Amino acid sequence: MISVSDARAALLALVDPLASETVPLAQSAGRVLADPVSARRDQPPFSASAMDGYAVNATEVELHAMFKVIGEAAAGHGFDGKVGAGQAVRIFTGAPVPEGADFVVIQEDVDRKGNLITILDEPGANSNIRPKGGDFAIGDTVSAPRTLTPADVALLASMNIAQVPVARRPVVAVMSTGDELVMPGETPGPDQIIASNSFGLKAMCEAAGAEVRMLPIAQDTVQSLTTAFELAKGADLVVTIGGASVGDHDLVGDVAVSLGMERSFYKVAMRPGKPLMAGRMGDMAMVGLPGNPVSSMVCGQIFLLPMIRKMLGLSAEQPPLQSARLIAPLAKNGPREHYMRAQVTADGIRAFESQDSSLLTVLADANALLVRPPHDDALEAGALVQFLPI
Ligand SMILES: Nc1nc2c(c(=O)[nH]1)N[C@H]1C(S)=C(S)[C@@H](COP(=O)(O)OP(=O)(O)OC[C@H]3O[C@@H](n4cnc5c(N)ncnc54)[C@H](O)[C@@H]3O)O[C@H]1N2
Ligand code: MOO
Repeated sequence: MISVSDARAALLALVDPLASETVPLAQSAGRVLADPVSARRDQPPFSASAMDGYAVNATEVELHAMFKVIGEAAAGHGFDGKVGAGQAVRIFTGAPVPEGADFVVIQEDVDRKGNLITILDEPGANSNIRPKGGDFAIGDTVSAPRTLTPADVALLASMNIAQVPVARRPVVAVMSTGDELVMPGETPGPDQIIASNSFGLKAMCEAAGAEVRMLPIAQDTVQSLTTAFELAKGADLVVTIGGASVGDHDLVGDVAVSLGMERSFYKVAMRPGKPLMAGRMGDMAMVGLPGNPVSSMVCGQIFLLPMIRKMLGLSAEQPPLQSARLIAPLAKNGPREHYMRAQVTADGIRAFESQDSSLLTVLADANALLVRPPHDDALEAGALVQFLPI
């Protein structure tokens, strides 16, 4: 059995960053920017008014000063002429500030009679002008890699980037295995249950930026597993669920090896998740997850997500663990690193009473995995422990 950190390193060695592709801006949200992109223009491209009011020369601005309005500048329609002494141009938010003006008196501070305005309120020191290039200048870059947020997409649009270079989404083929499984919506036989792990893992991998192909459920036979592996071809990563342990019907490892899988490791000193296996199958990485629902989801979190991040060109480092104080004591830990389902609140952290790896209700209520090192001593309430938010 290898340690969790050795397993993670071995898994990361099975995948490489993928090539990039170009997508239309409108489809770029959530994708990983593959290369830095540079602004194609200044924003604003001209000195622009930040307010509705009157553009004048700043040296003439004082209480009771009067100006003659000689024209209008609106957003999209600037004023062609020049603002001279004693003159003002009616201006609206977003309009280019005309030549000769360097101050906008907001209209609330002005009394207008015909073409004459008088400043009646103290206009203050703010010129109400956004300088050319004040947001960004031509050539300014958005750094990569980064997962594009809605704000990033707006910024790229403003920079006039219509096509965006992004990392190709890793294709993950997910295969549930086991004669006991049927799909949600089907009618299970008396000895059957509903496949759940594949759906949880699909959601998890997609949220991390992967494209998931759900394979048909494979029966516990060499023939059925072989067919399912055939269907996985072309994926970057094939993930099997179940059939990983030592029972007579746990055939996944043997079938994968017979199909050419070069095994990287089998079994990790981790709870849940001990019977994890991994290797390479031709162009694909292969990860065999244990079937217990919580085991497969915890392994997905700890192992699949870093692999997906590496393929996307992102940092595959596990985010640093956080610390919290125990609300209730914990018994001594065994020889495996334990990822206990737990709930963190303002009062501290509490591990759930039952840590059975079949309990999806407990996982759904958890917002943290409390991480305990192998052989950790029993801990009193108040002890500081580490956790991973989920
Ligand atoms: N003698 C031993 N028995 C077991 C050991 C061991 O070391 N010695 N390890 C246990 C541990 S730990 C785990 S974890 C499980 C993992 O076994 P498998 O990967 O072979 O998983 P299965 O036996 O196929 O399934 C276990 C459990 O999970 C259910 N399952 C499987 N796939 C799905 C799915 N897609 N959706 C929902 N539920 C699923 C399955 O019905 C079983 O109940 O082995 C222990 N045994
Ligand atoms: O390691 Mo198993 O994954 O405890 O349930």
